[in-house]
Amino acid sequence: MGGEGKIPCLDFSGEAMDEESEAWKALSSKVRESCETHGCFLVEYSKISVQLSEAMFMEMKRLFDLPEDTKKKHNSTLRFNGYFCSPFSSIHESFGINGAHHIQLARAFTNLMWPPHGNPSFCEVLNSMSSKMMELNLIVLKMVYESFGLENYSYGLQEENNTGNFRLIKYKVPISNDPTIGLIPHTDKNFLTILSQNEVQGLEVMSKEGNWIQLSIPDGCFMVIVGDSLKAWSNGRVHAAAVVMMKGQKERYSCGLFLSPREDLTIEVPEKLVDQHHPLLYHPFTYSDFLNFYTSNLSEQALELFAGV
Ligand SMILES: O=C(O)CCC(=O)C(=O)O
Ligand SMILES: [Fe+2]
Repeated sequence: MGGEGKIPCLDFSGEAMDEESEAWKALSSKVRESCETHGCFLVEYSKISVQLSEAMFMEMKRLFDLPEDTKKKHNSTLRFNGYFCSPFSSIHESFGINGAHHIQLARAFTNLMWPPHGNPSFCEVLNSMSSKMMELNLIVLKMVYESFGLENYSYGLQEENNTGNFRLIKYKVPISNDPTIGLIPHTDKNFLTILSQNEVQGLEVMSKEGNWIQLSIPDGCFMVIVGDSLKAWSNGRVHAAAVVMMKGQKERYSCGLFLSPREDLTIEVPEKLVDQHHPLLYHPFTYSDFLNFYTSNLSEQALELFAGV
């Protein structure tokens, strides 16, 4: 199964969650090392309980079982905020919800899906899961900054400079010989993504050497994936891992919090990360221009083509 064991699983609990502690510093170094070597890692995070995860996947099933016309009501002009059936895969459908970590936005979504009174239990689970995943994303990002010697650095950490897009995904069981895969190979374009899945595996990640590694994510663990925006910010020090989801024999549900720069935020390499051994690799760009470029050419070399020096 080539290399799976090499993707580290880091424990985000106890003393290591105290920003002043040595354990925090030690964990930050491991985070950086994993981001540099693999572009991803697994996390144990006790603040998201098994009960919450189980409730999330149970509620998700109810959501995807709603009539197509109801699901389609969740649409908007905001990027990634809507109900999507992938043009690349007949077994993939998803909801993207911006700001579900804010209770009023979680409620607006559930009121739309379950009119007129909403769905309080779904709303609570959605809001709680996205808030905790948002919190974990911000911890990881802070650790990455600190591990590069940028203490008190707040870029993209403040609410007004980022967007939390919570994504709920269902992969149906393919009809017999359906050749489709679940999700095409891609790197995420945002800063960081944190994913959780039901017990069904299928996710593969590309190693830096270019080999696909089948992941076996233990129950209760979360997957952290570095996106192109963080790779660009870091002057290519961290790696953005490509993932692919193959078709499976069982229905798979996953959900994730995509921590993204605000669309007009400029992604620019800090001076500290440029020196004689690390020449500047990327010109500054806005996240919005990068996404426009990516959606118009869909190349997996988008970052290099768009912003490469
Ligand atoms: O289904 C998953 O676990 C991965 C989803 C993913 O990579 C994405 O939506 O960008
Ligand atoms: Fe992804």
